[in-house]
Amino acid sequence: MKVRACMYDGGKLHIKVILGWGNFVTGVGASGASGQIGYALVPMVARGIMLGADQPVILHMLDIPPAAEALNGVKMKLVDAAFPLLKGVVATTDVVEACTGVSVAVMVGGFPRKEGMERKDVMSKNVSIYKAQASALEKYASPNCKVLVVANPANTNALILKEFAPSIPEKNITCLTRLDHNRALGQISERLNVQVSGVKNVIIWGNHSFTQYPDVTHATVGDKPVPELVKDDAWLILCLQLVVLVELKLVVLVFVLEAD
Ligand SMILES: NC(=O)c1ccc[n+]([C@@H]2O[C@H](COP(=O)([O-])OP(=O)(O)OC[C@H]3O[C@@H](n4cnc5c(N)ncnc54)[C@H](O)[C@@H]3O)[C@@H](O)[C@H]2O)c1
Ligand SMILES: O=C(O)C[C@H](O)C(=O)O
Repeated sequence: MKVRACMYDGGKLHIKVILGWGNFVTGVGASGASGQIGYALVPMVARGIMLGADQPVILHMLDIPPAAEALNGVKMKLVDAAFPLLKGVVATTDVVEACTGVSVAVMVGGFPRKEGMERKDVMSKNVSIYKAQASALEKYASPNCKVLVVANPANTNALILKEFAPSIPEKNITCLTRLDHNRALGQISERLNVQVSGVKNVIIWGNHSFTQYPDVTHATVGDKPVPELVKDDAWLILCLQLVVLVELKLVVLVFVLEAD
């Protein structure tokens, strides 16, 4: 329980008490909600994993008309699950309806890259989507809306969003760019048979694209350097190149690693 506001008024003390921030229902917008990530994400939001176990939410799910039926299916699943924190579900293909009143927006909707494409190759398609969605957030979302961009190229889309939703504070807009770091941690933890949480100081230089350079020079497990523990420069090079080459989905390296 928290005291949110306190006011003295001619002998009476008015105290506004809230339980966490759970007295207020937060509108959470999720674009691309019937896609692979969206379908996994919305139940997590409804369960309180994103905003906390005392935060009721109304989910506003947006997708495009060809996905309307699938989106409605996602809504039915959410209703079936009877999440106690879920106070309402809007499933819509109308960007204005999706953005109206939301205080958190998770932007997953977009054109995913196909085999052989780089993330910048989907930029032209996703730029126009992001302009339209940013304008709707600018006009209809809560003025202090927090925005998380997932759709690629995530950092460029976040920049577009910032440009086209100028009244949303810049510090409220961010994007997911940790994936390559986590990927490298995962490869090293598998190789050394240690917990991911034990792998420290891996660095990813560059962008979430073909320009990235995973660097384990300073990486450690316990107090030991990773290169010393792996004792196999060829594996390190291949493994880290694999992280980079996921960019181009050149999975042929998987076979090289398995054959090694
Ligand atoms: N930043 C990261 O770490 C990261 C990680 C994985 C995937 N991604 C990106 O996330 C995005 C989604 O990936 P996915 O695997 O769920 O793809 P997906 O194709 O399964 O889902 C995308 C969804 O977006 C919808 N969509 C397309 N245009 C839309 C629009 N204008 N408005 C609203 N919805 C729209 C599609 O109908 C679909 O339901 C892709 O751009 C992918 O590259 C980012
Ligand atoms: O490959 C993609 O474009 C999706 C995501 O960014 C990834 O790296 O898996």
